[in-house]
Amino acid sequence: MIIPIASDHAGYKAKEKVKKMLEELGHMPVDFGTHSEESVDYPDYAIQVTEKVDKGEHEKGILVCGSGQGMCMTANKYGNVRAALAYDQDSARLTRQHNNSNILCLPGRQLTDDQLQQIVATWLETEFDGGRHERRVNKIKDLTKNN
Ligand SMILES: O=C(CO)[C@H](O)[C@H](O)[C@H](O)COP(=O)(O)O
Repeated sequence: MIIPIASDHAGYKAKEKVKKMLEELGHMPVDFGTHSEESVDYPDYAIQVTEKVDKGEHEKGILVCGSGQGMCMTANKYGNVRAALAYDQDSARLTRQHNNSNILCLPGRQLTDDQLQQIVATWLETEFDGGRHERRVNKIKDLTKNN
């Protein structure tokens, strides 16, 4: 799968590691920056990945910042996006099974390499459960139409 990925300065190091992990898992990361630890503003990088997923150009994307929170808030401004902060294997699994998340937001400053690996692999390999969860996800989507 082609997977757009971006970070701010605080997520840069983790992003570089995640890119390698994606390649090892057989995916093709497309890097939208940032390309160093020089301070930047996370929304400028979040939107580049989010627009691709929102328009349906790519099924899934990954965003990394210091805490993962700012990337997540930015991405969730887009109507077709369900961005989720994952901080361990369970949160990564559940947000695919129950929320059908299509953007993974990672707290780059808070995770070890092993945790990053587990979260990314789990999020990519876990399918949406559908059923009652589909009804709930559709209710989130309806909010974008009505507000
Ligand atoms: O976590 C973040 C936003 O949710 C960012 O990555 C930054 O780390 C955070 O805002 C702190 O920014 P700083 O300029 O590196 O102090």
